[in-house]
Amino acid sequence: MSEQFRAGFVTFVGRPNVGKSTLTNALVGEKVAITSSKPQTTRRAIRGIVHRPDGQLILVDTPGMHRPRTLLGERLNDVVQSTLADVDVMCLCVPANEKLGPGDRFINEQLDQFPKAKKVAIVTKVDVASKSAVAEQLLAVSRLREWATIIPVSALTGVQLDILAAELVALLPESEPLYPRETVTEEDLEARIAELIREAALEGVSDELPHSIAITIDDMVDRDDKELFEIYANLFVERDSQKGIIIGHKGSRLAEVGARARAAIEPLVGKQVFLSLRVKVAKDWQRDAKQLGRLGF
Ligand SMILES: Nc1nc2c(ncn2[C@@H]2O[C@H](COP(=O)(O)OP(=O)(O)OP(=O)(O)O)[C@@H](O)[C@H]2O)c(=O)[nH]1
Repeated sequence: MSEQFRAGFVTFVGRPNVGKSTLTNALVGEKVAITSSKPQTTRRAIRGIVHRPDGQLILVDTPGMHRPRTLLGERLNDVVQSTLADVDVMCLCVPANEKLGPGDRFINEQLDQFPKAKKVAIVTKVDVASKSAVAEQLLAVSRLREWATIIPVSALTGVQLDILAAELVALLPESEPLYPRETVTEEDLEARIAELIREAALEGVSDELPHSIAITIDDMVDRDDKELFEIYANLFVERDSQKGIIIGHKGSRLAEVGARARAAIEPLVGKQVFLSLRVKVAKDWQRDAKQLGRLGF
């Protein structure tokens, strides 16, 4: 009776403050939810991956969708369209303790633009509403459209989270796991980011300085106050001449390296990346044991 494994992309939409982030974190079970491999498909912000025996939920971000005010009167732009075009399940989150309003209806209507995605309604924060208020909200939500399912949850107390995950998996297509199973630690993330910066730096010049580059990360800051992930990194070369190659005419090449590295790192951390990249010369670092230690080898 081996059930088929299912995997796919799920997104939570809804007004600000309805509990999307809290729900994501509660489902994923880790604050920083990151994957260790590059997404195979389009670049999109992955908020986290829920690994279950029966399937894999890849929670993706929905740029713009949760800011109805900036979108009112406009159509969703092309970027948002293409980001969301192949999402398998879209979940509209509405809190149990607030009446449905124009913001909720607006976002609900946006979902019409994605006819292929299955639509799920999630009534959040049931811990702060009475049973009858929850029932009333479920009824109100059911009138918005034909939902694949409607599920009341509390991310705070964990009520119904397992049922939500199971129901979402059931709505996904049969598929092999799309991402490796392992959970990713901060150290793994740092190593992965250093590697991506190295790849970006070597692109186009790998013949000239194949093994002469080392990357160290001084600091990584996941800003709570901004949608920004800050990375402070050093790029070590062995000789002054190599420093020139990396930096390029008036810094043009270094700017390209930074842009390439950021583009590669952003899907990994699911946020916009600020990258400070300082080029330094560590003379003959490959031959110097003390230097090697400092460079993390
Ligand atoms: N009581 C209760 N509070 C919750 C629950 N989920 C989220 N909250 C609270 O609701 C507030 C908003 O939660 P977020 O997860 O940041 O909401 P969001 O929808 O991601 O908000 P934006 O990032 O602004 O779009 C926070 O203060 C949470 O602690 C819940 O299940 N129960």
